[in-house]
Amino acid sequence: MTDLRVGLASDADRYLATDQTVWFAEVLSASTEEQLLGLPVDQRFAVDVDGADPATYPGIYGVFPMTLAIPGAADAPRQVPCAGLTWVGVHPDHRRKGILTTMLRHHFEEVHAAPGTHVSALHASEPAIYGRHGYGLASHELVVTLSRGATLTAPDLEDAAGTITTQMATATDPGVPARLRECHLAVAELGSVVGEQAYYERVCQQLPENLRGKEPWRVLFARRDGVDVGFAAFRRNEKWEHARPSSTLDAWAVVGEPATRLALLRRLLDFDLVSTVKVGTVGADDPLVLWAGGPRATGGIETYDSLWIRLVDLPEALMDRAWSAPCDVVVDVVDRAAPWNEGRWRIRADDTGAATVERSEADADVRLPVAALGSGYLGGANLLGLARAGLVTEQRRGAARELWHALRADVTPVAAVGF
Ligand SMILES: CC(=O)SCCNC(=O)CCNC(=O)[C@H](O)C(C)(C)COP(=O)(O)OP(=O)(O)OC[C@H]1O[C@@H](n2cnc3c(N)ncnc32)[C@H](O)[C@@H]1OP(=O)(O)O
Repeated sequence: MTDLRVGLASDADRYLATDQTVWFAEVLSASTEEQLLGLPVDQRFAVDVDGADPATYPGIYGVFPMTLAIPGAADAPRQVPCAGLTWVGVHPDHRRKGILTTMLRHHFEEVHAAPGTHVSALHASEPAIYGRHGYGLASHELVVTLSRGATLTAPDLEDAAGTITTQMATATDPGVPARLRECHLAVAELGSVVGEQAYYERVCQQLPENLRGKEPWRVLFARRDGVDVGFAAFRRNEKWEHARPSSTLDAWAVVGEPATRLALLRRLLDFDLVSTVKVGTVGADDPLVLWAGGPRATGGIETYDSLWIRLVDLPEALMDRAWSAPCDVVVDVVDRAAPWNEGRWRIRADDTGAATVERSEADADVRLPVAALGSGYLGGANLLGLARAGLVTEQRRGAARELWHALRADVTPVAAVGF
């Protein structure tokens, strides 16, 4: 297609109508701007084509400005800006004509031009879509089911967990979005994404159709010395079976350092009238499974892909993060969607955790798709494993191992909240 035009979506109603056509969910009664809450006006993009239906765009996408916690010095994550790609949709009449490809190229060019933002990240609706566009799977999410009253054992955290009190609020209570954001930013662990204030306003928004027959979303704040140090967002689904209470409690995310999470989870496991607790956005190596006594001690664990990361400005993104070990490796990067990244780069990390990444004419040690560096960016996805799987080509023996030892983090990235 030659006449695709990508630019700001000037018509918010048309933008929303496109999303409704693509996702075929119930049409909500809230105003357009209420439904677009959190998506800045200058981050709503659309594709137009001559002769397209004026009520819908052929394609749309949006960006939540976010903060991503990446490996930092001394194991403390470093927070960097990140473009949170979202609201991607192509009208059914226009699919498989290259509109997504065009929109992503536009997105990469926008991020490339934005000073300070070097990575894009997303949650994928379907796992087959984004790898070909340079996104690599950087973290996993578990959904863990537990029975009410399940015992969580963590002897060395008892004292710290004992200093936490919990306080229940409703998501629409005044001030809750600001408290969520401030707390999330303060305790963000490796792999966390933290949105702007409007993102939390969106999370706390309770539209009538989403509430039908359901409890409003609640927030359990964890407090120590009068300060918020964590939170869990949850709601209970009322159910009775054989005259016995058998409600389920769904926790969207449990945020805080481990002792805080322990205190929050214990409270979630102790709600009256609830029989089953389902905790989402649990990291692949979250202590919850250890506290419960291992996978079979839970009521079940589901595993999903969490955050997909795309290095848009490869050298800047790689130099932003801290490195775990020295390395001197020339990578030959395949990146057709962001051609400024394509080719050979020499990555030299020293024992202080700093790295330089420069263009190189030297023979490549490792040839890889840019998505492999996105996967390894948080230090979670094993680059050596990717080489063993045939997804990365080692051209100097030992180079994939050297690069992986420098990229890896001591802790597995947490799962990222949905956006
Ligand atoms: C971050 C987010 O917002 S995730 C939400 C993504 N949106 C959705 O899932 C909504 C429903 N789906 C859609 O709107 C569309 O089908 C999209 C956005 C997934 C794809 O848009 P299209 O314009 O059809 O994609 P495009 O024509 O650019 O295809 C690019 C390539 O990806 C492939 N592809 C596209 N969608 C899929 C898919 N769902 N599964 C596997 N392959 C896919 C195409 O076959 C094509 O392959 P090719 O280059 O080998 O020919």
